[in-house]
Amino acid sequence: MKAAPQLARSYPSEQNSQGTDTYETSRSEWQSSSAILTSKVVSQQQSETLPMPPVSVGVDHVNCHNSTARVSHHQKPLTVNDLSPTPMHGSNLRVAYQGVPGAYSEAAAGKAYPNCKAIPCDQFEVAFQAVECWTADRAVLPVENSLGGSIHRNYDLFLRHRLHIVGEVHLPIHHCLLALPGVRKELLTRVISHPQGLAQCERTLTKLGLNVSREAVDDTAGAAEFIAANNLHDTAAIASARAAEIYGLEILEDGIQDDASNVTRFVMLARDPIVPRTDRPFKTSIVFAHEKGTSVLFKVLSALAFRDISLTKIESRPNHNRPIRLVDDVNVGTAKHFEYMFYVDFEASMAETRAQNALSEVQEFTSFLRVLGSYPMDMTPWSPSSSTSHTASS
Ligand SMILES: O=C(O)C(=O)Cc1ccccc1
Repeated sequence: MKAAPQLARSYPSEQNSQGTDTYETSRSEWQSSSAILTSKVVSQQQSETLPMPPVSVGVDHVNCHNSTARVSHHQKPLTVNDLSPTPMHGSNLRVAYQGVPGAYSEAAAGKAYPNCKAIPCDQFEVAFQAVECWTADRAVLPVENSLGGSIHRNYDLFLRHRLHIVGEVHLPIHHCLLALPGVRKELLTRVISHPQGLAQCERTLTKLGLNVSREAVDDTAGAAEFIAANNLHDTAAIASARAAEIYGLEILEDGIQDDASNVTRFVMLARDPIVPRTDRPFKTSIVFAHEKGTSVLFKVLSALAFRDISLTKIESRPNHNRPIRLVDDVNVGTAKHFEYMFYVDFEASMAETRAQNALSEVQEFTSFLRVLGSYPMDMTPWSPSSSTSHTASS
């Protein structure tokens, strides 16, 4: 028998380094604060605290320290080359997200941290690295959508990095069809968006009678920016009304998601876990693998069910360390088993004995177990995206 895991003890007894991880829901105070940070500004900031030569920066950064600056659409998202450790100035949290201003992830960052400075990154990998090297304090990551389902490749990122989930936020998604001013729907040959944007509007696009190809790009607002930057008259983007405003596009159709109650769940990640509590609803996310054995998944889920712990989500992903297990049987041949990582979210805090006991038991059946985070559940009142005549369900 393996030693009981000391999962609860791995949490710090104090607040995390910024002491700011209380999940807030007030939206009104939040403003996007992502204008251009030039290499000169980066150098100045570094020379204020670091006795080393300024790090050279190849492209424009986004200003994550100037809360009064307006959004510029010439700014470039952070790339992997821009990741140099920068000191924290001021009390505002710097939140990295994938995409450009106007992306839903930026809105999620603002909902989760009303006073934050949102930092656009060109890839999720960069957003994670930005937190790891202190260029940002949090990363925000979409993991699932009520219509489009799980964003699978984002699950794989959890294991490639050592960040902790410190919160979740549910964001109603209201998609618009955007094009250059004066473009008529009938002339469109192409619609571009994030794969989730395309998936969430698939039926409505058909219903609108558009004769268009669908093309996936990295983020919804990036699609809008691309159309504006390249003056594309035959292409429309599926993105937010805010993206239309930022990139000077027109809204051809408003509310084109296939169902009005279209919601995306985002998680927030930090370098340190938060202290789990019991005075409000908490969720815990774990990931585990098992080598072989009978009914392992059933046993794991029973360990939760017997303690009245509700499961809110289960996802399986290929186990990249060992994608396939071959079992030779001299008489019959070779069985090929695909190996999985299971991601499970359940409604309990790691501060609760029942959750600690459940995970002690889970460790008995699994070859690998990691707690990704124990964090407050998003309990904000339900406010779905407003319905329009174009939603397929109407
Ligand atoms: O591309 C974006 O704007 C994102 O933040 C990802 C996304 C795409 C579609 C719905 C929700 C989130």
